[in-house]
Amino acid sequence: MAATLPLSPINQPHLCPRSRFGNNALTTHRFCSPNFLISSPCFIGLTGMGSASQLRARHSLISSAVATNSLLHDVAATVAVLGGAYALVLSFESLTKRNVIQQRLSRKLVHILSGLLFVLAWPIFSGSSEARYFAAFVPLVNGLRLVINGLSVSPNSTLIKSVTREGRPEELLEGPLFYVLALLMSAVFWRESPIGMISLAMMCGGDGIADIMGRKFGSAKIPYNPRKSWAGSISMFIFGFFISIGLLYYYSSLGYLNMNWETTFQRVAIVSMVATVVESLPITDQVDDNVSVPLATILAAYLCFEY
Ligand SMILES: Nc1ccn([C@@H]2O[C@H](COP(=O)(O)OP(=O)(O)OP(=O)(O)O)[C@@H](O)[C@H]2O)c(=O)n1
Ligand SMILES: C/C(=C\CO)CCC[C@H](C)CCC[C@H](C)CCCC(C)C
Repeated sequence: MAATLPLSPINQPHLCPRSRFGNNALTTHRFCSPNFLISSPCFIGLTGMGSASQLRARHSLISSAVATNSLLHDVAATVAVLGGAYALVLSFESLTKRNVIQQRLSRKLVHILSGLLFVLAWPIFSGSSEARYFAAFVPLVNGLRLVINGLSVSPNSTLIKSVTREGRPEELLEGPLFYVLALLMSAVFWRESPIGMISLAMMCGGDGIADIMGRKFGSAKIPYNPRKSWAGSISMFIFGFFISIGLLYYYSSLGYLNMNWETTFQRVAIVSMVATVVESLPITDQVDDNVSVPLATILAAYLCFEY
């Protein structure tokens, strides 16, 4: 597929046929690349650019230049985000080691910030259709890092200090590993769909805040699950909802999404409620929250925004 130039979508948008999300809940903007413009018949007619074979030669030259440009752009973006991930974990390990924050709070803040910073970083990747796979490479590498350290004899103490509950290496193969797999899955939905970003908003923002608020203010427990509280669940709904709306607005303002805001608020509220109810269920011993919350959110968001 011919790559498109990694141009800012703001000055290149043009409406495309109805998006696959059907009911105008959103219309995805496509971005014309110069590649597209020079091969259009009107451009050829206007400029009299020579014979068809000359034009084809020129077109393939420009296409390969555009593809190379996008490749270099995405490699640089991948390296930058990988560096950001490493720096984030290292920073919280330092804060924990110096007893600035407790290990449990460090884990929760890494849980909240990693995913949200990851989804906010997606616009630095190119406009090519392969860009999402470069972005997905970041959680993939971090997942391999978790597996290697979770299985290894001499695990990386930095990672363990900042992302485990009790400092056991095998903990890396539980919540944290499921977490990065959820990030990888969300990256595949990418910037043109609300589904992946809402999933991260609920898992990182909503579930993360639920833990902090629930531990602090969670005296009134949920009847069907005494390990969870009304304060935690209400916090998850509220923060998950507003972080989701914030991400949808962010990607709309950058031209990647064109949401029908009359219906989007209700749809996001429904999805947030579904995610919050699933998180409150007494199933944590069977299914990690980092599996149940993103999967429930993706299913609910697909149903709400698809039909
Ligand atoms: N709806 C919620 C969610 C969490 N909590 C509080 O936060 C703690 C941890 O919540 P949980 O989501 O189970 O976090 P874990 O996944 O166990 O913690 P971690 O992410 O560190 O693995 C719970 O024991 C509870 O005190 C709460 O009160 N209400
Ligand atoms: C403690 C965690 C989950 C348990 O509920 C989070 C683990 C986080 C990983 C160790 C690191 C993940 C990094 C992201 C894939 C990329 C973040 C990039 C961003 C720019 C910082």
